[in-house]
Amino acid sequence: MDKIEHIGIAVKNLDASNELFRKLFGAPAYKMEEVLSEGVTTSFFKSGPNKIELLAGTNENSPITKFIEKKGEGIHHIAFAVDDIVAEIARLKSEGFTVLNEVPKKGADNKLVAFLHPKSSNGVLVELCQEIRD
Ligand SMILES: CC[C@@H](C(=O)O)C(=O)SCCNC(=O)CCNC(=O)[C@H](O)C(C)(C)COP(=O)(O)OP(=O)(O)OC[C@H]1O[C@@H](n2cnc3c(N)ncnc32)[C@H](O)[C@@H]1OP(=O)(O)O
Ligand SMILES: [Co+2]
Repeated sequence: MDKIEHIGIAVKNLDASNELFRKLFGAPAYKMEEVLSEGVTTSFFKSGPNKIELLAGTNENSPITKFIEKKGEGIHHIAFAVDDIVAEIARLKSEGFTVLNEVPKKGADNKLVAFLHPKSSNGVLVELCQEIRD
């Protein structure tokens, strides 16, 4: 696993949080994207070399809606950049982690993504991200 690719933060109201984080970072979101398969709308901010992903749920079954119901707003996941997501999924499975989707799926910002169940990683939802190459 390489560097942290982004930190995902669950929010109730994306417009209100976009404004809050604009004030925090002194610059607006550089991108917004809906990911239908995850039931989320997202926005992305830069903080120096780091990337913050805000996520709001778009339906009641969305992982974000369910997370906020249980735990409230806040840090939802940490995403790590990987070179070869298929190899990394196999490696982490063999190390005993529970991989939530063994077939990588399309995430936001031109990435293939996979998740590890937080119960297998000390309560932290881990996302693996591989840049989609043309
Ligand atoms: C925008 C696309 C992409 C990107 O490109 O960056 C994204 O980031 S998408 C982000 C949203 N998508 C996901 O989170 C997909 C992976 N998540 C899941 O599959 C599920 O959320 C889950 C982790 C399997 C939990 O689902 P489920 O079991 O249906 O929900 P429960 O509410 O019953 O939770 C069970 C258990 O797990 C705890 N939990 C849930 N989410 C988290 C979390 N983010 N961090 C830590 N713990 C989490 C939850 O509190 C429950 O615990 P207990 O109450 O102790 O049982
Ligand atoms: Co993410």
